[in-house]
Amino acid sequence: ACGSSGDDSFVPDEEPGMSVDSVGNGRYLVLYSSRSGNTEKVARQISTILHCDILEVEPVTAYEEDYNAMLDRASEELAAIDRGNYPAIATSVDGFDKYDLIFIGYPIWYGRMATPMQAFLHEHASKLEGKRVALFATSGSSGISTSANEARGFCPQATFTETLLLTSSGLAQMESRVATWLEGLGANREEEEDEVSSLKVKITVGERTVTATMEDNVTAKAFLARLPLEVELSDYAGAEKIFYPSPKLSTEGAPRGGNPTAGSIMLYEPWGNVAIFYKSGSASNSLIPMGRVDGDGIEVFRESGSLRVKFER
Ligand SMILES: Cc1cc2nc3c(=O)[nH]c(=O)nc-3n(C[C@H](O)[C@H](O)[C@H](O)COP(=O)(O)O)c2cc1C
Repeated sequence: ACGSSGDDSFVPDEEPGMSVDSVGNGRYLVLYSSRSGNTEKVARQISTILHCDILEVEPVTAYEEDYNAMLDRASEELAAIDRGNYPAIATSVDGFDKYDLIFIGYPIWYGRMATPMQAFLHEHASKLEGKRVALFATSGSSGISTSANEARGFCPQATFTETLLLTSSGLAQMESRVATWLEGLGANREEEEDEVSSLKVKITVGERTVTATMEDNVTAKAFLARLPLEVELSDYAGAEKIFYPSPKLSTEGAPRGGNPTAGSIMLYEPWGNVAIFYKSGSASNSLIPMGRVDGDGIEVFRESGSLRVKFER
C-alpha cells in the first residue's frame, strides 16, 4: 500500500472552516465519519429525530474499497497517530458556539476510534472546550470504552454524556435504540416556529436561494401570511426590484419612514408596491420598512431587467 500514512498529504488551504448547513435552530450538531455507511445511518437517524444539523468528517484520501487494503491503512494510520501524526481530513468547522450538544459518531477500528474522527477531534479540541459531547459508534462487536477514553483525551474540557454503541447485531434495533438514547440525554426535536424563524423568508431566484428576515410589523406580517408567493419583480430606477401585491398589503398602524440601503425590503405606500433595494435610495416618510435580505443575498437581485422569484417560509 502506498500513500497511506497521510504525513505527506497536501491539504488545500482554501477554506478556513466550513459552515454547517443549518436546518434546525442550531442547538444540536451531528458530526460523523463512516466508511461503509453504518455510522452514517445512525447519524442520519439522530438528525432526523432532532431535525438538526449534520456534517460528515471526511478523509482527504478516500477510503479503500478493498477491505484488506482498508485494514492495512487503518492500522498504519492508528500507529501514526500514536506517534503524533494524524491523517489529513477534508472537514473543519469554524466553531461550535451555537450548539448546546454535539453528537460525534464513528466506526470502531481495531477497538479504537476511526482515524478521521481522531484527526478531527485533535484539530478541534480547543473549540470543543466546555461543550457537551455525545459519542456514538458502530462496530462488529467491540465496545466503545477505549474510543470514549480517546475522545476524553482529546477534549478534557468537554463534558461527555452517556454513549451509544450499536454492534452489527444491534443495528436492526437502531431506531428504538437511538430514540431511547436521545430521550435519556434530554435531547428533543428542535422547534421550528420560534419568533426568529417565523420572521424568516426564503427567496428563490432561478437556481439560487437567499433568505430575508422580516420586521415584526403589520405590513410585513400581512406579506408573510400570503406565502408562498411567486411573482415577477420588475426593475425600478436601476436601484430596486419591485412588485405590486394584490390586494394591497395592510399598512394600518405600521411604522412610517425608511432610509433604504442595499438589502432593504420596503413598501412604498403611495403606490402599494414592495421594493427590494439593491442600491441605497432616498429616505422617505412614505416608505414602510418590511425587512432585509440576509448577508450578501442582495447580490441575486442585481441582475438587470425583471426576475421571477418565489417567496416562501
Ligand atoms: C479498518 C477496520 C477495523 C475494524 N475493527 C473492528 C474492531 O476492532 N472491532 C469490531 O467490532 N469491528 C471492527 N470493524 C468493523 C466496523 O467497526 C463496523 O463494520 C462498523 O459498523 C463500520 O462502520 P461504518 O459503516 O460507518 O464504516 C472494523 C472495520 C474496519 C474497516
